[in-house]
Amino acid sequence: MVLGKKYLDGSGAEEFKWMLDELFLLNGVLNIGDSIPWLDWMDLQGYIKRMKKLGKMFDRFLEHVVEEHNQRRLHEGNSFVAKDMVDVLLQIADDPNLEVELNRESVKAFTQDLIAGGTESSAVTVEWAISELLKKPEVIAKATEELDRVIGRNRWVTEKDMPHLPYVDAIVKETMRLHPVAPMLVPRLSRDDSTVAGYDIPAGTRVLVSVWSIGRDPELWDAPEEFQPERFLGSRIDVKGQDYELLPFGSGRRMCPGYSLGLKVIQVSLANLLHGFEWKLPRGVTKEELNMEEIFGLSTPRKFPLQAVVVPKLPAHLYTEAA
Ligand code: HEM
Repeated sequence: MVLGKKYLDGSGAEEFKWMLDELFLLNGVLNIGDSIPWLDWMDLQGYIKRMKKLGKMFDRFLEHVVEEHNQRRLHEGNSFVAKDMVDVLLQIADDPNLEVELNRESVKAFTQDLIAGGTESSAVTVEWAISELLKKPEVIAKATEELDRVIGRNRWVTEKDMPHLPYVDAIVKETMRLHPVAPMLVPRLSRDDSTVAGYDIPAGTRVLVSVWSIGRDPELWDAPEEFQPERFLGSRIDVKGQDYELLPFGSGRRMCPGYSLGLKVIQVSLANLLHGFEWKLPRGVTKEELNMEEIFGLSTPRKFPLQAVVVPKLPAHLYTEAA
């Protein structure tokens, strides 16, 4: 959707995955020099050096992307039709009457935002969902019952089916409660002096909202550490930024602009992974042994990638058609 084609295969894809992981990690770390400015020049943790290296790598990739897109526009002249987000951004950048100018750097920055926001987030959430389910076979059984009843075993799940799959929807919400992709949201700066829950917050304070802690707060949730999708069945709580107990996409003006797309991608991918395959842990690993440690950065992926065994359970032709 963003770039219009697959830019990276093989080792390039590995490197790109590394770049995204590094981007998320470095965006979430606490850099000592930010809090104690006179120590900044020493770059004690080495984060600034890593960020500069990463910035150069991303820029090389994005320059290549923008260049290719510009070439197509030049080549196709008046018959050019925008096919992807980079095309659209470059077209907008051409407009001389924009209130806020969009230059090449901004196009590259937006593109990086869209790639980062649109890939890691959904993948991390689906990986956590499957991890939680592998620890709770009874939840997989309930989801399977719902999918068999509503979809049947002769087709894949589509976006239109989602309103009829409340249990799968509850699994997604429960996963986002325990494993919000952005545990501290994006930092805010308070505009005015204010008081929140008895704490004075002067104007200009950098404010972090820990949705990770809110999602596990025993005052808000019964058995907060337990993975229980049932808590969302018949509940009014949603992920759209209105219910402050559950804010996986943030809230307000800077809420995730991709939430509707991201939510659909997660719901439909998870539903199909559960519908199309039986899921098991590798031989010799018990559900109690499955490691659930997370890396705490701008996002919270699994510390150790999930390893699982899948067995297809739908008619064989559906898999070849899907491919
Ligand atoms: C699937 C799951 C996704 C999750 C859980 C997620 C989560 C978030 C969160 C928590 C924020 C910060 C909101 C705040 O601080 O209030 C955010 C911002 C953002 N997201 Fe997402 N996101 C997802 C998908 C996407 C997709 C698909 C895109 C784009 C295609 C996207 C693009 C962005 C952008 C550009 C921002 C920055 C917005 C700003 O600062 O104004 N996200 N996202």
